[in-house]
Amino acid sequence: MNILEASNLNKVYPGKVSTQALTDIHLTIAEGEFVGIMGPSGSGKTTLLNMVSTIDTPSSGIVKIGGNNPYTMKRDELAKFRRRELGFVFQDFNLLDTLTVAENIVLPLTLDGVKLKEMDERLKQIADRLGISEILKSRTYEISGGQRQRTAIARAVITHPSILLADEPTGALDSNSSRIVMESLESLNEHERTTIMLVTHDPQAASYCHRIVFIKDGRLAAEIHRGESRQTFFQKIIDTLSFWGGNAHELSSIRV
Ligand SMILES: Nc1ncnc2c1ncn2[C@@H]1O[C@H](COP(=O)(O)OP(=O)(O)OP(=O)(O)O)[C@@H](O)[C@H]1O
Repeated sequence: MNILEASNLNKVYPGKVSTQALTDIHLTIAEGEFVGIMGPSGSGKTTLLNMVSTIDTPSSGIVKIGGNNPYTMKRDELAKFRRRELGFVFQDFNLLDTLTVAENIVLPLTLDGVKLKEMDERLKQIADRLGISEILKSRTYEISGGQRQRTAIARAVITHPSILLADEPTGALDSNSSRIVMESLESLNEHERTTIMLVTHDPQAASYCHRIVFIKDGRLAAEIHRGESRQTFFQKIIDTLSFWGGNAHELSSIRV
């Protein structure tokens, strides 16, 4: 089953000089897939993520998540849909400093009126999976960047969303913390079948994905799939990215 279906997606930012940020994007993500989006600065990655996350509206085209078109929903319905079906992770964690790690993680469940016992069960399960059980009582300023990001990931998935949307989740982390965060996402994908869409500049982080879609000038330009070895995939990502520094015609010679 496809969790995400985006078809004929176009986005034009109006202005004195209008910008065509996305052109005729077709992208599907199946249930349980872990998909990376890469491309040069300004290529349209965030715009695409914003269309999928319903933060911004496409100029034309259709986005369906779990078969539902969020752009036809009324405001209240859309707010509920986003809270239940979409999980968000950002570069800068967005945690509340006045709350403990545990309180941050269960926050979306308190908004939905979930019973205390079920909240505790879900909290324990997700904290175990992400390796943060020992820090549940800590405040967010007492823990490391990698632990903060894992807390943010736990909060994003505790509602069991249809898709987890991650925008540069390792952008503020050192390489060791990045690795731990990516291993956590990989573990969620493998063991909980969490569907993930990850926007990243970082080839090392991207190498944890199953498939990477490259965008250039607002168009889908290439797609590569991971085989058995993450190291080989990493090299394939570097090779693909290295073409992007050259002229557009060089892209046509990428065989992936
Ligand atoms: N709100 C906006 N108004 C006008 N133009 C915009 C807006 N947001 C993005 N753009 C333009 O749309 C294009 C795509 O931008 P976008 O932020 O999606 O790229 P990106 O690939 O995410 O870049 P980066 O890697 O630097 O974050 C760029 O030309 C950008 O200048």
